[in-house]
Amino acid sequence: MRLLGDKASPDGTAAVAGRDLHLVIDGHHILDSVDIEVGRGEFMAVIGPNGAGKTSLINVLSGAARATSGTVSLLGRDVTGRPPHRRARAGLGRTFQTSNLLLGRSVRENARLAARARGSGILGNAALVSARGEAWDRADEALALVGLDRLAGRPASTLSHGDRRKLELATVLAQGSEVILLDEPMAGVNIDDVRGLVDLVQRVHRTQAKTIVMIEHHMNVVLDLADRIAVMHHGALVACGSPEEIIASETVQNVYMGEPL
Ligand SMILES: Nc1ncnc2c1ncn2[C@@H]1O[C@H](COP(=O)(O)OP(=O)(O)OP(=O)(O)O)[C@@H](O)[C@H]1O
Repeated sequence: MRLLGDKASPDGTAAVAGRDLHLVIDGHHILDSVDIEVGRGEFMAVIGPNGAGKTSLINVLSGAARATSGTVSLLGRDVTGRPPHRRARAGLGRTFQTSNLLLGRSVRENARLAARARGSGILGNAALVSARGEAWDRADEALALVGLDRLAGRPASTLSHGDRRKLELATVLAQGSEVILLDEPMAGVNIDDVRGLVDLVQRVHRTQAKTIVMIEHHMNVVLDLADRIAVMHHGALVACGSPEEIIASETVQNVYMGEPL
């Protein structure tokens, strides 16, 4: 199994990496010795059958779940013991399978709150005003990038499902995250809107120089976007390689038991 991406940075530090990750809950091995390393600027898709452990892996990488053992590093720093908000400050953003938008707040407020969440420690008044201005600029830029600037004043609750997914992406961009974990960003999106969302994620990856790790069930989406694909099964990472390698892999065919990928 190949672990290191061609796009690992010249100094050898990965954007995000998990080493020998185990997650055991009530005696169940949810993650079983997972090694994963995503190079800077790389687009990694994580696939696998329902219950394979994909979200659990993202949870451990983002800090939402604490690994039973193993380590997590982010942009060259060990963040294993750090809670999610400190990993966010260190440059890691994520979206959730179930939206965590503040539906009663406007589109703009959602982006601005996310932009300020990254925080800058203890600041004086002048620095606070300047930091707030920068955060608001980042929020406006993120909304423009995902095409929601014209809807900025509307309550998030009035957005279509596809636009809510775009706003979730904008909140992560507004945080200025270098590494973005996306948990099924196309889930529940109308088939007509999927193409636009795929194009948007691709644009974000290419123009913003982000590292993206994306859980996704739609194989056509994965093949369109991913530099590499990691395949999970029963809590283990059973294959990792280029789309061509994964499609040709007998191990992967066995995981899906003959179902078309
Ligand atoms: N907090 C928890 N307590 C107990 N079991 C859990 C917990 N979190 C996850 N699991 C179990 O771990 C396994 C992996 O779950 P996980 O959500 O990571 O899988 P997944 O690959 O993301 O699945 P899906 O594609 O259906 O979202 C499942 O059997 C799930 O029931």
